[in-house]
Amino acid sequence: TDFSGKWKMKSSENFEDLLKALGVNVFLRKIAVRAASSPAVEITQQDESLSIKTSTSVRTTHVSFTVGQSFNETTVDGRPCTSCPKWETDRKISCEQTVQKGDGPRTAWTRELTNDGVLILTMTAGDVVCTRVYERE
Ligand SMILES: C=C1C2=C(C[C@@]1(C)C/C=C/C(C)=C/C(=O)O)C(C)(C)CCC2
Repeated sequence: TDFSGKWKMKSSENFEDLLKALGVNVFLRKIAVRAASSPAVEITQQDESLSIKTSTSVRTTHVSFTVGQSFNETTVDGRPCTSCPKWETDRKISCEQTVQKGDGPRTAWTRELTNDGVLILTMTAGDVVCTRVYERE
């Protein structure tokens, strides 16, 4: 499975509920929802290593990791965490996160490449699941 490419978001659900579950205040939630409504995502993948750049007008995140190896990133609301990406299927990466300090709902993300070439990102905080669907540019 090759996630490489430039991706544009086609749909998003529960994104604000996800931020609310993480305790993000309404002011920052409104900024984040607007900024995250039109992200530019660029993924390069070499074998098991992925580099994902997610650009918005307010904040750009860049993560690089190798599936099977834990790495440091931040939760969607910006808290440092350790992430453990694993292949759930040969087309889906699941990643559990452990925040480095403090507590809060368990967070995780998954990225899946469907048979018709659509990228599905889910982000979880406790029992809230945000689902965002991307198509190649
Ligand atoms: C703009 C964002 C902002 C925040 C998070 C982020 C980065 C949300 C974007 C997420 C995306 C675009 C995810 C994806 O689609 O992969 C905060 C809550 C810290 C508040 C400030 C604005």
